[in-house]
Amino acid sequence: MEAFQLLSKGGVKFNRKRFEGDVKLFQPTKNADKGKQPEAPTNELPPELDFFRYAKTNVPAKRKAEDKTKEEKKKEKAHGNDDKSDAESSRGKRRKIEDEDTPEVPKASKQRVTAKGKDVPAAVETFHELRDRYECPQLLLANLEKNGWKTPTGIQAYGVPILMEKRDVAAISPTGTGKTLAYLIPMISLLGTPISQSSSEDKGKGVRGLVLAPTRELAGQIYNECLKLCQGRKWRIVLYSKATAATLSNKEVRDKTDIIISTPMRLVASLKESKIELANVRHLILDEADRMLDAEFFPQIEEVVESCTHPSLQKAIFSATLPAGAEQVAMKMLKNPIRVVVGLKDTPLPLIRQSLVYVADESSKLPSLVSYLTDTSSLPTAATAPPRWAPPILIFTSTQPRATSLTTQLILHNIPNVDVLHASLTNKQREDVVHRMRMGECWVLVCTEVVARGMDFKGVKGVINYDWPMTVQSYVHRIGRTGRAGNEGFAVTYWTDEDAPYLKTIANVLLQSGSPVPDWILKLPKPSAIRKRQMGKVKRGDDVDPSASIGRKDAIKKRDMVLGSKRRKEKEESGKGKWKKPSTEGGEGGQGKAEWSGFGEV
Ligand SMILES: Nc1ncnc2c1ncn2[C@@H]1O[C@H](COP(=O)(O)OP(=O)(O)OP(=O)(O)O)[C@@H](O)[C@H]1O
Repeated sequence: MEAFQLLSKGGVKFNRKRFEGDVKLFQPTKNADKGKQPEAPTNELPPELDFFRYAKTNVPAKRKAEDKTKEEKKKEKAHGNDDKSDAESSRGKRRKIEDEDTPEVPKASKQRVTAKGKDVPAAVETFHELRDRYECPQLLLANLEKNGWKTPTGIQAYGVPILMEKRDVAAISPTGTGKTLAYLIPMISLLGTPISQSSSEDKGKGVRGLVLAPTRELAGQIYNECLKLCQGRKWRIVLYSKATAATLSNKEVRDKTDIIISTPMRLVASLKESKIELANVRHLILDEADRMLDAEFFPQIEEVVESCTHPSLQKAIFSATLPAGAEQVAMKMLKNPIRVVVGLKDTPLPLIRQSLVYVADESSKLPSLVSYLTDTSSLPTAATAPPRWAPPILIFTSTQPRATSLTTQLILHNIPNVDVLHASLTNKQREDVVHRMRMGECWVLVCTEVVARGMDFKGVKGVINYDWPMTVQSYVHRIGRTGRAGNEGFAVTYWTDEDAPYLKTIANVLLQSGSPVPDWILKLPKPSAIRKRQMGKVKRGDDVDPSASIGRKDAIKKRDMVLGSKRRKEKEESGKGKWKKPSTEGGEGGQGKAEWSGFGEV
């Protein structure tokens, strides 16, 4: 009960002084909304969608950001890219922008967006411009409005026109800035009419739009967004799974399918069995592109791309992070692409208050976490310390056993509504957890990297990195589960002595996105490239509480011996005379492993 009262207090502690200007922006709606759940944005989105307003009020972050932009510009020049058609100049050339300060519309020029490539189309400032410029279906625009998506975010303002003009695109925009709609709106718009309601020959037969995402959960989420946009027409949109793949093995059914949303693995399995053709695909989207182009997924992506043989195939890649290597691969895959970057590459939004917390060693992590989650003191904390937590939060661990073990420990410590999500759970279990999270029934979700990318659980107040992330990209995506769609959030990262060599790497991310970092960390030397590759590879036990495993081995041994002797006795009593291999006494395998009774008959 006490824990319930503690947690139901809610509310992230927010540094009002630091964000004074922004607090004022929120004040009119704040009182009216007191005590209510955060709602979907109503209409005026500028304060929420001007993602870089914090950068403007936070001087060090701004300075850093500007320096970085200059650096990026220099780098691009050095690479011989003298194409001057960035978004700003192209807007000037192709369209006149009104200068009045219209508060209901985020001025694209206020956002740090760069778009490089030949003939970059002008950005839009409202979704309605899409109707005037590209004859975007009225129903689609109505569905945007109905779902509370009233003003395009930066990536939507720039990305949608590019895709509407049938150009390939590489889009990099921070987590939670609406990349999903940025590719779904043009895809649905360009597909025009559902194939089942169309008589025109040029639509061909079979799936025309394909979205690939790295996890089942993310594919499911994209599918739901797609359904929202497609309301009111008979679109056939398929979330590719074992069951739907079986249905689509019927050619008649798949000929009438408009859009497929899938993980690469599932789709390639069907391609190999010739249970799907992709020759009619005209729009191919890779979400979480850097993950899709990594060593694990790349062979499958290649196979999918090779199967998409339609002459007017449009390809687009989206991600919040795109390291140089992945970008090179991506650019080779795209035809005459436009590269759009919102904000700074590989940098979280300043909306996320990040802190690094020293916990000395593995065995100190659990007590630190439990005391954080049960802390009731109202003492003010230092600027670099984590704020008071409020549910829901996500806690990332490095492995599945550690996620399970941490969940058990948190339950044992009476933390309420704890759930776990990792890839070894059954599909049903995974779906149930996602559902509980969406319904607000789960307050603390312990998870692995499977949740790190793309998942949009509304209102996540914060993220705790219980285990140090493997890469900067992983860090950016993990903490990006909070601070989405203009909301604030916090991110706490625990570090031990073993993580210390990589501290500077993550501290730089904090600095770049405006979170305070103690001076001494900034003075640390940069880890070498070889060292950096070792990041996150620290060996950690399966149990987050090593004391929990003391005596476990002995207990297992004793249990196995008892079970073995019980079984032997039962067999002797039944006296059937079956031959059996003597039990390997006390072996870890335990029940069933030592018994060969099935062969006794032979
Ligand atoms: N134009 C808009 N106005 C208001 N909210 C929006 C708008 N576009 C998207 N959103 C909301 O913003 C949230 C984040 O969107 P989305 O999941 O597409 O982000 P993302 O950039 O793909 O993030 P990630 O990099 O983590 O995958 C969603 O809840 C979505 O409904």
